[in-house]
Amino acid sequence: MLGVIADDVTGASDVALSLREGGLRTVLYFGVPGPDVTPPDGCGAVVIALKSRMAAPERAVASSLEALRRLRAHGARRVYFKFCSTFDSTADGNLGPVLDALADALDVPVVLLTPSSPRHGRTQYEGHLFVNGVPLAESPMRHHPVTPMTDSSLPRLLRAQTQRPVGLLRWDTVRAGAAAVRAAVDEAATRGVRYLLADALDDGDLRTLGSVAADAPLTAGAAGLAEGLAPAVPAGGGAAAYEEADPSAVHPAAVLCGSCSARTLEQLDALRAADRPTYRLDPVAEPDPAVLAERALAWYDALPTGSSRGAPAFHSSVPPHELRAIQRHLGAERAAAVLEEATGRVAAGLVARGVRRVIAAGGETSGAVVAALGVTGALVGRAAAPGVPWIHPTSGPRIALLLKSGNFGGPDFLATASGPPQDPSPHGRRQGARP
Ligand SMILES: Nc1ncnc2c1ncn2[C@@H]1O[C@H](COP(=O)(O)OP(=O)(O)OP(=O)(O)O)[C@@H](O)[C@H]1O
Ligand SMILES: O=C(O)[C@@H](O)C(=O)CO
Repeated sequence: MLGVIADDVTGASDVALSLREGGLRTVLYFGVPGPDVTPPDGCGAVVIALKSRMAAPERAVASSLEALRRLRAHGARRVYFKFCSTFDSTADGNLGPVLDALADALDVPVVLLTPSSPRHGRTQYEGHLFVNGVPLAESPMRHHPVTPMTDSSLPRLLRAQTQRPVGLLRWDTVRAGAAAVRAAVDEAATRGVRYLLADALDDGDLRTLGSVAADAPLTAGAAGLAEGLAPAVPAGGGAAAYEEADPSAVHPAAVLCGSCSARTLEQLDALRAADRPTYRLDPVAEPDPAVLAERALAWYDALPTGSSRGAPAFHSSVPPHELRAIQRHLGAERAAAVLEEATGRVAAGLVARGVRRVIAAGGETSGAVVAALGVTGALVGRAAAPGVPWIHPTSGPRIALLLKSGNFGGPDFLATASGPPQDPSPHGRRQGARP
């Protein structure tokens, strides 16, 4: 069995979809499951979603090691550490500290890793990360609220976070095939290189890397390398579709956005253009998360009966200049904490009012939503967009969930995923609610 530790919730659903599509029966846990929780029979992959990306490094390390112990107890002999395809982290961590801890615990001499995920437009070449062909530091990621990425060189980014030697596996070696990659990994081990960042431009490169990493106790990267690894994992019940009713037929729906990524802002614009009811969560106007959430829910309760404007959206997403002003006012951490708590409370309030399809945008935001809803485990359903599967909780409320990475989905994604237009009135809500 392949055990996966994901550093955020949307990343976990992204990698779970890749593994499912790679032919592995995959189960997803939010947080480290208790010792009494056993993965279903025939499971080829277990994904544990942590909320460690933005945590203090020591907390990120502790939760990753706890997840590792649980995966090992379930018989995982191969472990994959899933981080963001845009390498979201700061010079203080958490990628370096978590990788160090996992590699030390598993006593791994060389870890092969790459954020390359061509299906999401991420490629690594000469150690530089490109987002849709643009260097990372020139992409919208340079404006990220918590982990602004202002360097595109992966060796430099990783060296700032670890004392262990970092090496580069160049694309011509990857293209030369598995034997050349194996030789390069062996050679890196003799030179004492701990982390080998592998260039990869397409799925073929990732399959080559996956075939070499198949027996390694630890590999790391985004969803791309996990998918390259999946065919090389012998366990699992083969291609295992989770049969599901059409989640877009589940009503009523609501959208919760905390991502400030360029793509999410575009998706919100599309919701406004479609005249969907939208509510802004403003932490400066009201920094008490409980009051902020109460007001948002009062707005929802007051939506006019008989309106056919469709599912409402709650958001704190703002463009970079507004974000900077808010962060100057409240501090970046406090603003994020207020908004995450408020968004979680809104999610719980909506579900208590009968909402049965919840669409969340942003990894931290989605983490707050699943925690507030008490969802601890889930099956991975069909893809709503590349990297964004429908999630069917096996604990907590009976709802269909979409946890969208900030940058994922086309411009109409939120409108489509929360459509078709529905009656958001209390009357419509009662009619649509499932028991
Ligand atoms: N208006 C705002 N002011 C300050 N912080 C905000 C604001 N809106 C959102 N945030 C915070 O910014 C962070 C956005 O991170 P989140 O992981 O949710 O989105 P993302 O990074 O775009 O998504 P992903 O990690 O899936 O790529 C959250 O912590 C959120 O609370
Ligand atoms: O790799 C990605 O870009 C996503 O799965 C992610 O981690 C978003 O938070």
